Amino acid sequence: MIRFENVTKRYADGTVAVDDLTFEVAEGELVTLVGPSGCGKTTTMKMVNRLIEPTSGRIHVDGSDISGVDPVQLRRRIGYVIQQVGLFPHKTVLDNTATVPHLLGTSRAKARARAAELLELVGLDPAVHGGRYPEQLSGGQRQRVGVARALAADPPVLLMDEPFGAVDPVVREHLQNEFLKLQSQVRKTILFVTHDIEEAVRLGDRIAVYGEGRIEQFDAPAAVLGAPASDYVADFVGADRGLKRLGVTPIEQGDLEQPPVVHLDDPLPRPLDARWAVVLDEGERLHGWISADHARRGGTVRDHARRMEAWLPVGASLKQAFATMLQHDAGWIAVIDEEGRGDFLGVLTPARLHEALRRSIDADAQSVARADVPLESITTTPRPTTGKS
Ligand SMILES: Nc1ncnc2c1ncn2[C@@H]1O[C@H](COP(=O)(O)OP(=O)(O)OP(=O)(O)O)[C@@H](O)[C@H]1O
Repeated sequence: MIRFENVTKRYADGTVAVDDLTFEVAEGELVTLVGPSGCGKTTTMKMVNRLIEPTSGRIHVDGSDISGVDPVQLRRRIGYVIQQVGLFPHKTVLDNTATVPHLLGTSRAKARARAAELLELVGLDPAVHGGRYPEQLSGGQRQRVGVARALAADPPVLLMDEPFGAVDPVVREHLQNEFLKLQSQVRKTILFVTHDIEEAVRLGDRIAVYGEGRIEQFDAPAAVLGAPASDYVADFVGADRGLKRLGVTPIEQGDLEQPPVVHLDDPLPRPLDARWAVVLDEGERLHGWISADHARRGGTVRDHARRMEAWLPVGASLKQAFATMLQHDAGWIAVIDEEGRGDFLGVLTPARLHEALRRSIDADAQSVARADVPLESITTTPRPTTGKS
């Protein structure tokens, strides 16, 4: 969808901001560009909507070489979100969001109706916030309006330059999660600039780690964290990359233990050859758990079972699993098949969580060792997107 071919940008004073860049962003993919200040991320992004012209090389968007496309036409297909959101101060939130579609010829009523839908989509209530002016919003709310406004013209491509940079870490994480949910619905092709490796890892289907003007590694977050391509990348992602990796490694069925299982209507007493058993309802869905002590009493399992709050769908990250264990002070968490009927699949224990992390680090280390190919060929082969949500 977006393709860079040997793109170089040399500014008038001789600064080479971007040096012979080749990479591709697939349709519906979110690629984060991450790196220290001044490494060329913003320059890369601004060349896509022709705010900056490359010195050499070609950029294709949706199959066309953009050097032959009128910049105004081009920008209609490319939404742009920046840190200083740039809302019109004298227009209400609703009118700010409706401006571009209205300019593009949509009737005012239709544009406003669509704007209201988009505000809802980014988590703002149009009835409450729609009539306010930008200065009457919090920083986080203004960023949301910025995202809604960029989506208003329904562009297939979005460029986002540190869009959540100006808000505090808690609001930021919240916005990131909301944004991932939104992206799972709208599936835009997105180039996202950040200097924050945590943000890059959380949001990107793939990450481009920049050194000075060049991409040092271009790969899925788990691969960048698990097998940094160079000392530079290892330094940049940090010594705690094992921890960061928890956030991008999903729970798989093979990671789960199968404890004894009983059903709500089973009669007691019943000896258990473990300290506890998982309790399921008639439909094989998770109800909770029962201790071996309680299972020795009379009645049925229903009389003594405890509800289980610590559970996650399979595919959730190991980090979520860890957080859920801590939050509920639980020695294990139940894992269910949320996509299907909510069937119970097994439990994840701390030991299994550790094994899962090891497995994922080893798998990547091996695949990198086997793949004896130059970096350039890796950077130009898009992987299937990971389908985050
Ligand atoms: N108009 C310009 N003229 C000359 N040099 C420039 C110009 N714009 C950017 N540069 C230089 O090009 C390099 C890359 O800048 P760019 O803004 O793309 O970096 P960045 O990675 O986005 O940085 P940051 O994270 O600080 O925004 C820097 O050395 C910068 O000083």
